[in-house]
Amino acid sequence: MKKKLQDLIDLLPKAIIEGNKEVTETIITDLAQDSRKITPGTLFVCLSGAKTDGHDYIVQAYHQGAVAVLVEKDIDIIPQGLIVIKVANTREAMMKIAPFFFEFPSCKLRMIGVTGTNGKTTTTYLIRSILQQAGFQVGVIGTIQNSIGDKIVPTQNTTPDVIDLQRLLAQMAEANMDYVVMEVSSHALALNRVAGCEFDVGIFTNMTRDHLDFHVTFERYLEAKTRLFQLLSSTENQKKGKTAILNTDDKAAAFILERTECKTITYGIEKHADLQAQNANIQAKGTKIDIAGSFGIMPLQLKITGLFNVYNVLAAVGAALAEGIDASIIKAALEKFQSVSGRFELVDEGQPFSVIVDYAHTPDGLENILKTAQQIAKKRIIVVFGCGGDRDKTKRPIMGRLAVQYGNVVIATSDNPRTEDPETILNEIEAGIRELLIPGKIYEKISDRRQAIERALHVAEMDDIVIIAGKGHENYQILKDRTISFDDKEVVKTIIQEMK
Ligand SMILES: CC(=O)N[C@H]1[C@@H](OP(=O)(O)OP(=O)(O)OC[C@H]2O[C@@H](n3ccc(=O)[nH]c3=O)[C@H](O)[C@@H]2O)O[C@H](CO)[C@@H](O)[C@@H]1O[C@H](C)C(=O)N[C@@H](C)C(=O)N[C@H](CCC(=O)O)C(=O)O
Ligand SMILES: Nc1ncnc2c1ncn2[C@@H]1O[C@H](COP(=O)(O)OP(=O)(O)OP(=O)(O)O)[C@@H](O)[C@H]1O
Ligand SMILES: N[C@H](CCC[C@H](N)C(=O)O)C(=O)O
Ligand SMILES: [Mg+2]
Repeated sequence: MKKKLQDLIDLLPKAIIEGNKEVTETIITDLAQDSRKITPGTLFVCLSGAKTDGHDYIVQAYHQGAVAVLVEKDIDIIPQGLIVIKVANTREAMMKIAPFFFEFPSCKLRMIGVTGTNGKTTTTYLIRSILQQAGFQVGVIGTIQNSIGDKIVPTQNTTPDVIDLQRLLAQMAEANMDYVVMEVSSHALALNRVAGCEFDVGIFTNMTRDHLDFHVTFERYLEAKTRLFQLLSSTENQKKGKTAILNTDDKAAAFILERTECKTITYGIEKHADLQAQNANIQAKGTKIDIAGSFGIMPLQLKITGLFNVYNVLAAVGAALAEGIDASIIKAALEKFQSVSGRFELVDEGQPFSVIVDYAHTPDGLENILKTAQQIAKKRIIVVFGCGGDRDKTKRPIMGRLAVQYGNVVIATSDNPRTEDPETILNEIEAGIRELLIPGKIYEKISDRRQAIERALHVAEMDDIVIIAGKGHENYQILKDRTISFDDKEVVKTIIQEMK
């Protein structure tokens, strides 16, 4: 991709040019907001971040080949030959130039965005499997990784920031993807990372407590999630046939519905909805349900389990119907669907008890998987879990209470402590555990996650279920001063082999 710098500046009417003013002949070959990702010919966008300031990296960017920088602050010393473009707000300027630079890739793709506290990753994978079954090429953007057909593109955030997102979408369009199924996190909506994305379908999964460290209040968290549906129905989004798919069993859906002006498909289990699951039968190795909709009744024998996954399946069916996919194709894809890495994933090394690794890192996620475990349990439930550091602290005691409410044995341990003291996090979890710790329940606190898992596996007896929650697919653990390799599933496998 190449653009004349002048064409980018023309999008920013109040921009002031400083330093080298020979803009007319300058060609920009890439955009970056991270000095570490600069290649010769790049326009470097300086963002004032929460941790550091992009303006501090101008010299580094220049040495790596940046030909121009976009700033919102005064620059004392301008490296020779560097073009400096000053605007009032670099983030807003970036939102205008990135979609233009990458030639509005979202307009060349059918875009399905999924937002909600839980279930985004699972829902995107379900939708991908249906679209692929229907013969489409599909790109996925989300927590575990991004993918362009079979090609894997590693990711840092669930939803990448504006420039990386537009570049990725352009690569997907270039690779002839028909669809992009994308997780849209509340951070992304609040920070407008999806500026310039024109969605065809927006999905709301659910809304429970999380990320209050970032959004501060539940209302602001809800407003962020609602933004996806405002973007979807906005007149600036010129796509035809846009649909919002909403879980109306969730209270927040009414708020979103009021602010959505396109076609909607509602789904749920409890309340009457356009798509309604009935007769759910939760089994250890799958779920049987009937889905009632405009097509009549679709009986499904799924390989994934848990009532929470029934919601994810309903959301995926809604998206597929909105895109005109035949009910028989939807059924075939869903019945084949195996699992998502680290989502209620069974680890079977031939041991006489079940081990499930799951990414539940919110109170609602934890309660859902523990309820599911209770529905399929023959004997005890052993829970190993922790809470991430530098993240919403209010969820810690709540998750402690839930673990001891549903679990027979609770082993509290570290998740990703990040910059926090692991013991402090554990004490906050323990406050909740102590509230419901009745005789007969066993509680231990082991901050080393490997030792905690080892303990759980040694305590487990025939037909018990061991749930290891919080880190799912993650293959690392973020400690104060370093990130180490750590994969719950691999750790389980190694320990069970050692035990044999
Ligand atoms: C709170 C938040 O979202 N922060 C994001 C934000 O960081 P920031 O504003 O603190 O940026 P900063 O680190 O201060 O840096 C400022 C600027 O200097 C630049 N820089 C920095 C260092 C350097 O050497 N050179 C350089 O140019 C940075 O690229 C940036 O442009 O901008 C960064 C660059 O785009 C993001 O990577 C970073 O996400 C961090 C890693 C993060 O952990 N975010 C989480 C909370 C998040 O976004 N999570 C959601 C999922 C949540 C969920 O639903 O589960 C997600 O979408 O991933
Ligand atoms: N529909 C749902 N409702 C409630 N809990 C769910 C639902 N789907 C999944 N979960 C729980 O939440 C965990 C995370 O699921 P998933 O990765 O699909 O959600 P996510 O929204 O992508 O999460 P993240 O915000 O971390 O990316 C699962 O491991 C499971 O414990
Ligand atoms: N996307 C979520 C993931 C949390 C996963 C958990 N393992 C943790 O580190 O807290 C976040 O960044 O808050
Ligand atoms: Mg996700």
